[in-house]
Amino acid sequence: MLLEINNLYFSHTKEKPLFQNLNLRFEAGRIIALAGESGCGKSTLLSLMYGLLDWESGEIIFDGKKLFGPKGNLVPGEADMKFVAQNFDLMPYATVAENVGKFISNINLAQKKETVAELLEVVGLSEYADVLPKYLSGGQQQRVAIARALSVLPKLLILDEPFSNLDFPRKIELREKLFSYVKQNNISLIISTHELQDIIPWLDQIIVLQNGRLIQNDSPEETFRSPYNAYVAKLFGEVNIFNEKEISDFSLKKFSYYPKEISISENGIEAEVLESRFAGNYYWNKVKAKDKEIILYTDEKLSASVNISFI
Ligand SMILES: Nc1ncnc2c1ncn2[C@@H]1O[C@H](COP(=O)(O)OP(=O)(O)OP(=O)(O)O)[C@@H](O)[C@H]1O
Repeated sequence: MLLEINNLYFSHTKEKPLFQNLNLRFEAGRIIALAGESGCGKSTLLSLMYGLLDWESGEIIFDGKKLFGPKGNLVPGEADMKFVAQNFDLMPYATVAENVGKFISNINLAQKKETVAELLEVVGLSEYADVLPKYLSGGQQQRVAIARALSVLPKLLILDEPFSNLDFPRKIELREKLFSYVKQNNISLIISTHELQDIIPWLDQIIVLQNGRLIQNDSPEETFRSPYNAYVAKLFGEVNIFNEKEISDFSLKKFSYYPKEISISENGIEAEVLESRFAGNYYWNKVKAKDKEIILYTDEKLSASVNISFI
């Protein structure tokens, strides 16, 4: 086991306990998302794993070694573990390339140059090698910090919301290069995120926190198909949630249906079309059936009334 969290108790303030008896296991060689809405405790948990905070009781074991917070270990982190938080801690007077090469030995300078160039390529910053960090955007600075963390080939890399500062095309580019790089180099990756949609294809495991509680720990497919509750279902994007009465009225098999899981079919339930809007790859529709407003995506624009069925 790469990382184990056993019976962990932690709170920032006495009035508001955050983790109460948290237990988690992380296997090596996986890409794991730590997911949950803002404030659920993701950043705090990552900081605890990296030894930036002292916990009240319980234990964190990394690669067979018991870890300590700042009181027991003055220099946070382990040689084999790197953490890129939401503040990036770059050297302001060193170029992007010098920042990335900070932890790489100078014994073989040609090799070092090559590694830095490769890492800048992974994070899509090759053309910024000679620029100072202050001229970069927040998202670019974060990518410099990610490249620097990758340079030591840690056993475990922990990234706090690595995609939140990026526009969509850059997010698409970074996720593919970063995830392939960590897999090729056998680096285990834990990333915190408040939305899963764009990274699902690369994930091996999804851990969901709600108010400091672990509520689901499954494969992406299992989490998507059988979300523990509406909160988990919403992490995958737009979703229709049905209460008990509605489940019975519509004779449903589950409480949540994504818009793609509802289709137009002749034998379905009659529904009035309230809105039908062009949304790029699909039409976004709001229909009303048995007094319930339902969102579904279709290939064609809808009008008047339709019959819908739940897949
Ligand atoms: N230094 C602190 N002192 C007191 N409370 C804090 C502190 N840091 C975080 N909290 C509280 O602890 C809870 C968890 O915060 P945390 O930052 O871990 O959540 P998060 O899921 O990472 O959120 P985000 O996605 O917004 O970063 C929140 O209720 C937050 O207000």
